[in-house]
Amino acid sequence: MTDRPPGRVSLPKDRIRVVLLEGIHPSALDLLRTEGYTQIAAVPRALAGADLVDAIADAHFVGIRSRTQLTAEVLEHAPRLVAVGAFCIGTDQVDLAAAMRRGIPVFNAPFSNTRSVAELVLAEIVMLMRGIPYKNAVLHRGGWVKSAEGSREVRGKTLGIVGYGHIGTQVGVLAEHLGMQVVFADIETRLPLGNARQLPSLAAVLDAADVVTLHVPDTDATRGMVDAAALARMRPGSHLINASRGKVVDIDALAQALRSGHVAGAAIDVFPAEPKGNDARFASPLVEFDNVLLTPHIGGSTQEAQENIGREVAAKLVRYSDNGSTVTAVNFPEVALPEHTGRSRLLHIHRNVPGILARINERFSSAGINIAGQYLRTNEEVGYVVIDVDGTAPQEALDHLCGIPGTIRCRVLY
Ligand SMILES: NC(=O)C1=CN([C@@H]2O[C@H](COP(=O)(O)OP(=O)(O)OC[C@H]3O[C@@H](n4cnc5c(N)ncnc54)[C@H](O)[C@@H]3O)[C@@H](O)[C@H]2O)C=CC1
Ligand SMILES: O=C(O)C(=O)COP(=O)(O)O
Repeated sequence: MTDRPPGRVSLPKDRIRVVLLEGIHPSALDLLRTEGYTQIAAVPRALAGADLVDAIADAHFVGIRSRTQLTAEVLEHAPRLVAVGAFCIGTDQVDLAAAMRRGIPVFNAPFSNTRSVAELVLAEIVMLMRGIPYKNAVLHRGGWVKSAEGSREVRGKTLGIVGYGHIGTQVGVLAEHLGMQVVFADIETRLPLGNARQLPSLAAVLDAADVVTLHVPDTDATRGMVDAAALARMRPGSHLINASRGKVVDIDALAQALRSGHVAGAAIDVFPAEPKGNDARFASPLVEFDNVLLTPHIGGSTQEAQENIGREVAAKLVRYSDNGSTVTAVNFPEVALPEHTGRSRLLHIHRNVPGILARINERFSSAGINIAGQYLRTNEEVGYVVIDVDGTAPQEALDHLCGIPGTIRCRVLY
């Protein structure tokens, strides 16, 4: 792999520096060590500002979870960075376009914690419908509220799911097992599982649901999606669950809707601003409400999910480092590659301008190098071409390749 862009030197694995932040599961370290990577720094918390910049300044691979903000500016300070692993689903914390333009693919774990989130949400539906957060709080203070008032079975009630993707679908299937009717809204037409029904809009779901649960990514369209108007549209006495991203819900508007009693209860796992670690303080307008179940962004935090994510994302980083494959990268042309035993593999990331491939081929041809395999994928801005040559690639070919105008990065795997 490359030491510096647009370098061309393969580093031995024991010189490749990996920095894992936010308490990524040890399964990631185990896999990296088994694969021969020895320079691994593991930090148990999220870092920001100068601490983050210092921590990743010399890193070739960085692993993060949902809190570390890899902005364009932060990426600029990590000149050796080859790839980023987001050991979670959401990648809104990374400036994906800036990473792409710097030739840095970003990998995530799109499935491994989805069941954990769905199970938590299922439990919260029952807890909210029974008024348990309030009753629990009262008993902790020495009170006693043995009453059926405001307590409902979930059977026969309507669950509204906003964002019917990997998590939303699982929540829907589990809720049907409890006898709930499931309706959902999604910007795409989705195959309804079981007896679920897709409704034409968010408003239609809010009109229909006794419990609304949010499972959308953080995007321009979803930020602030559940605002005062949306909350007013919810049925009186209904409940809201958010285990997606904090900015999807206007927290002040939610506090107001809870105060007025229009919304009977809520379970909130994600917040517009979250503490960086377990030693930092949590503050929210929601702390005053006994009928709100607050959890510290742990929807995906189970042993099963974290162990699987650790292995899954570490394996993607290793595959990119050792083989060049960008399959499943979230911001990058996806190139699937065979093994390259007995061959040199040249990886070339370039700006997607006309004529680059022709130039590459010209240079190889004039240097008399036979191309044994060539793989190319492009998107609107960047291209990624991988060239296998028999034996060891001559230095001259590498010099030519890395010198082609438009090159963002190039490296060779022997
Ligand atoms: N609390 C936690 O610990 C966790 C939170 N998450 C969050 O949950 C989100 C959802 O995860 P998955 O279900 O795996 O994602 P997914 O990508 O499988 O599903 C998201 C769904 O939302 C839909 N969608 C996007 N924009 C929409 C809009 N404006 N209106 C309606 N629907 C829209 C998409 O079409 C898709 O069907 C993640 O992006 C992540 O932010 C994920 C895992 C753990
Ligand atoms: O997977 C996600 O998107 C999550 O929100 C989970 O984030 P975490 O790894 O728990 O910081």
